Amino acid sequence: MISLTKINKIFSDKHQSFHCLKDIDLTIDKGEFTVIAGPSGSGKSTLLNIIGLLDKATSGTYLFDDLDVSTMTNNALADIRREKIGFVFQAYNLMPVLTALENTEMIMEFCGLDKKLRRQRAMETLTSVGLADLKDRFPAQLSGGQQQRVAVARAIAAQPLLVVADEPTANLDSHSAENLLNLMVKLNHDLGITFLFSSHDQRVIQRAQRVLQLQDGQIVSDERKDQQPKLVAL
Ligand SMILES: Nc1ncnc2c1ncn2[C@@H]1O[C@H](COP(=O)(O)OP(=O)(O)OP(=O)(O)O)[C@@H](O)[C@H]1O
Repeated sequence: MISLTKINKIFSDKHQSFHCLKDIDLTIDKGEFTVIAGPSGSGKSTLLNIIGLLDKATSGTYLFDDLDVSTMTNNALADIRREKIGFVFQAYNLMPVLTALENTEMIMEFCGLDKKLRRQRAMETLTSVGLADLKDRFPAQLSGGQQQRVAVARAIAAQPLLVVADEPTANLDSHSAENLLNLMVKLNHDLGITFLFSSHDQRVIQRAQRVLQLQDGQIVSDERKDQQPKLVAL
């Protein structure tokens, strides 16, 4: 589903340039549950941004869902992003003036889904993340873990092919982090959604099916565990 060939990313301005990603070759199949680990500054977010079509590589080829996205216009990329990719960021980026339910509906509205179907899907998704009772609360009335779950509900409600999450557990206590991981493992298992995370968090790394280690912009190890991603009893 994802195929990167000789992907390079160079950040440059008038004064200097920095070679951030170096000849990355990587394929990820549909339904994989993968974590990109590595020290701060190794290029994890940059690689996620390229894979999530939020940024473009300086050189190399990227096939996403059999389409060559390396040569597409920004508008065409935005369409693919909206229809096929869900995002969960560290700062949850919820709209403060919208309720949990309305935040969950938001992406589907961009996708042009019928209002009734949108509402029904949003309710089902909020229920699956355990927030049905809190659907009418605004983000400021929710805890960090609950906001994070709304962000996940929003990312998955449109049933994307891929969910990209940058350090999804960074601001969560242990219980909320385990809950969130259980939820993602379940969605991966039940709906076959492909998950790709960046994380330093051992709790996340231990649950993944595949762990890529990035160092100085290069993949230095690619470990596939002979297991399904794990659900942990709480
Ligand atoms: N827009 C930019 N312009 C210049 N340099 C950048 C830019 N974005 C990232 N970098 C540099 O690229 C390198 C990799 O950054 P990136 O954010 O991908 O690392 P990371 O592995 O995600 O780090 P962290 O774990 O701290 O979030 C860093 O040295 C960073 O300073």
